[in-house]
Amino acid sequence: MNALTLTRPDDWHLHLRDGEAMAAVVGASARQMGRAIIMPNLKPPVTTTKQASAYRERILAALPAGSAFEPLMTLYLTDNTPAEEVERAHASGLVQAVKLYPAGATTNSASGVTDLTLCDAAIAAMARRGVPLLVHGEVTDAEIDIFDREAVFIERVMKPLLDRHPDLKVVFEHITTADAAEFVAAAPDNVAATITAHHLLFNRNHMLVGGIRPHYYCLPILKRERHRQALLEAATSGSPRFFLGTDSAPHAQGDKESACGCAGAFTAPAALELYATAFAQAGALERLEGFASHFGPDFYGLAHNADTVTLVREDWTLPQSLPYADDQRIVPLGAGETLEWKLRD
Ligand SMILES: NC(=O)N[C@@H](CC(=O)O)C(=O)O
Ligand SMILES: [Zn+2]
Ligand SMILES: [Zn+2]
Repeated sequence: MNALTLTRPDDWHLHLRDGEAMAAVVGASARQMGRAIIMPNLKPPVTTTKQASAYRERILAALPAGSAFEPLMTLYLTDNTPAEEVERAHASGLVQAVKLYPAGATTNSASGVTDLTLCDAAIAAMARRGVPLLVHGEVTDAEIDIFDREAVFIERVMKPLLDRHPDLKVVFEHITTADAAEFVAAAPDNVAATITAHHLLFNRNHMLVGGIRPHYYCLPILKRERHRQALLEAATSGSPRFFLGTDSAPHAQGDKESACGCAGAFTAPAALELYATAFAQAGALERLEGFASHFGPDFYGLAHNADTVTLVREDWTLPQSLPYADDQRIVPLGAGETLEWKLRD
């Protein structure tokens, strides 16, 4: 196969940041994706419908001329999110979901939830209105090894949450383990998961063998090869419970290449090409369209995009870096590497 045309995909998990940084990266996603679920972990976090609506306006204003890219907004859940805020968000039509960051789990999660039972009223409102809860699924307890934090989260948080709210729509975001893939596959159909391209392509050796490679450092952290294999199997299985979410998470080059480097992989410039590489590896390119373009909108109850994109088999090399905010540079994941699939402009 030398060309693959598919319904335009959407990105169900994307960090755009704000201000100059957002203006530097939004075009990369808008070029590939029809819509994206925009993560609310700004400083300060997007906790109200009013803030989400203002953030959406800033994104729309930063889009390249003529772009039809549609930002789908989210609220950042805190210990104090009132049920009324969920009602307001739902009624606005602009906010599609609410995001759970366990406090301290990842970038800008300090205002996150310390105890999920404090959020029961807000979550009950979400279940009532069919608003999905998007979950960064890692425990933060100091005694839990970083490689075990997702698996432990399933037992300690995810299962009790679904026991309390069996009808809640839940997206287990950026899953990284066989445990999470098995959990989602066996759960009722109000539970789904996003999978990043980097977790489909790389294991922890890519990050740590032959030198420490900070651009592969993201959360949840890359796992063993057997977990990567399980994720690839889930993504290419044809199950509508697994869909595309890049978790493209821009950080300036200097903040990644540092003694205490930030977590996050910037994959937006080659998102679809990276997914195509993974699906081609698994001999499942014909399953890419469902994963990238159909199963996400189906879960969210939205229409599929009306236009298409075409990937062609053509070698191209990812740039070493790209311009970012404040005259800084940003390094895309796979910088300097040659990819076999290219999105046709
Ligand atoms: N994935 C990451 O490593 N980082 C994300 C936050 C997140 O999605 O956990 C970020 O905002 O930088
Ligand atoms: Zn996360
Ligand atoms: Zn993320």
